[in-house]
Amino acid sequence: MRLMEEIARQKDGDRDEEVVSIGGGLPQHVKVVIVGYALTSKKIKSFLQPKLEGLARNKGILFVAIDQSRPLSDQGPFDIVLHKLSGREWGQILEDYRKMHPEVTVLDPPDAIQHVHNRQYMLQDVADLNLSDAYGKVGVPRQLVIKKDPSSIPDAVSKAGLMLPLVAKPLLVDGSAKSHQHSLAYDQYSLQKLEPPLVLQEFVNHGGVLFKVYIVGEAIKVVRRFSLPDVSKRELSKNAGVFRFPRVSCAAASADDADLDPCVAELPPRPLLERLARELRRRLGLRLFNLDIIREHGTRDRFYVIDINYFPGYGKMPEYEHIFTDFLLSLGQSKYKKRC
Ligand SMILES: O=P(O)(O)O[C@@H]1[C@@H](OP(=O)(O)O)[C@H](OP(=O)(O)O)[C@H](O)[C@H](OP(=O)(O)O)[C@H]1OP(=O)(O)O
Ligand SMILES: Nc1ncnc2c1ncn2[C@@H]1O[C@H](COP(=O)(O)OP(=O)(O)O)[C@@H](O)[C@H]1O
Ligand SMILES: [Mg+2]
Ligand SMILES: [Mg+2]
Repeated sequence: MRLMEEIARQKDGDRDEEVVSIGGGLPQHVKVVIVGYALTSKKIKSFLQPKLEGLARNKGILFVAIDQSRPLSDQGPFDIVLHKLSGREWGQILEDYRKMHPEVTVLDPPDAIQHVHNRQYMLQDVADLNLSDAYGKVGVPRQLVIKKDPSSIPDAVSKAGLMLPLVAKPLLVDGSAKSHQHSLAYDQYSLQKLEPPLVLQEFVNHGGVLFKVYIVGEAIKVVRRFSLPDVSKRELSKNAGVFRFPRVSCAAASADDADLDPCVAELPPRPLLERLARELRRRLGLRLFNLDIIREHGTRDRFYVIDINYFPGYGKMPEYEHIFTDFLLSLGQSKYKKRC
């Protein structure tokens, strides 16, 4: 704590060549990057692990908890603000802070985050991008938004020409467990049992494996996770009803070491992901997010983005400590460059 206070005090003066003693070792000449964070206790536990904090300290990055009971401008000064908290009030506090402190990098802007918290808009940029090149094609499943009146759903579904089965997802992603409670609907009449507001999305067979594409600034990391199994035509014709399904693609369902059909397991081509990530970073205005991507079963290069998450569970991303600290440093450095 002393170290933080000392650095924060020094930040008022010229801090381009601060002398800090790290881990009790010899003083090193480093440019210290102060990262204020406002995260839930769950996120602090999964993200701010001792290994990350230790590595960060060695690279001259300090994480400082933001005290939500005090004005943000009275704290710091910060170089970077890292946040994931829900609520309009907090979003407004950050917006005001961003206006007053353009020199601080707020990761990420609240309005850009809000955009991916609504499944009606979340995938729009992927659809607009309509990415197709020699490495493959990336689209989004067809979907329909139902705001109210569940009795209107069967008609709305047939008018829109959506094919069964359908995945029903709560419209808003607000950090609650409820916003991840989805259902799989085998027949359109049972959809009346669902509670709007929701999104109905065509289920795409993908061999039971999905790819989590983590993005941290310019860096990309892909892992495999188990997902819902395919639904055959036979199964579809034999079953009716809507079935709730729990979170299938959590970390416990890592499929990286499983013995999988190579056609299903093969990661999406790197150049395709790089193009997709670059475009989405720009269009979404986000630097910290992940994409859930599936490959249509039976194809080699037909991909669908089904979900985008802001500041996901990076603690489960291999080598996240190095990737994240390098990213924070690069932000700090580009700021110094701008100043010179
Ligand atoms: O809890 P975790 O570590 O599984 O992380 C969740 C993410 O899991 P993932 O990293 O994709 O495996 C999770 O991703 P999915 O939606 O499950 O694909 C969300 O990002 C979730 O945040 P929120 O509830 O949508 O605000 C994330 O929850 P928070 O940690 O941000 O609360
Ligand atoms: N259109 C779809 N086709 C096939 N499977 C899907 C589709 N949408 C979602 N899923 C499955 O449901 C899971 C949860 O859906 P997702 O959109 O990722 O919501 P969440 O934000 O709760 O993670 C996915 O990880 C995947 O296993
Ligand atoms: Mg998901
Ligand atoms: Mg999600």
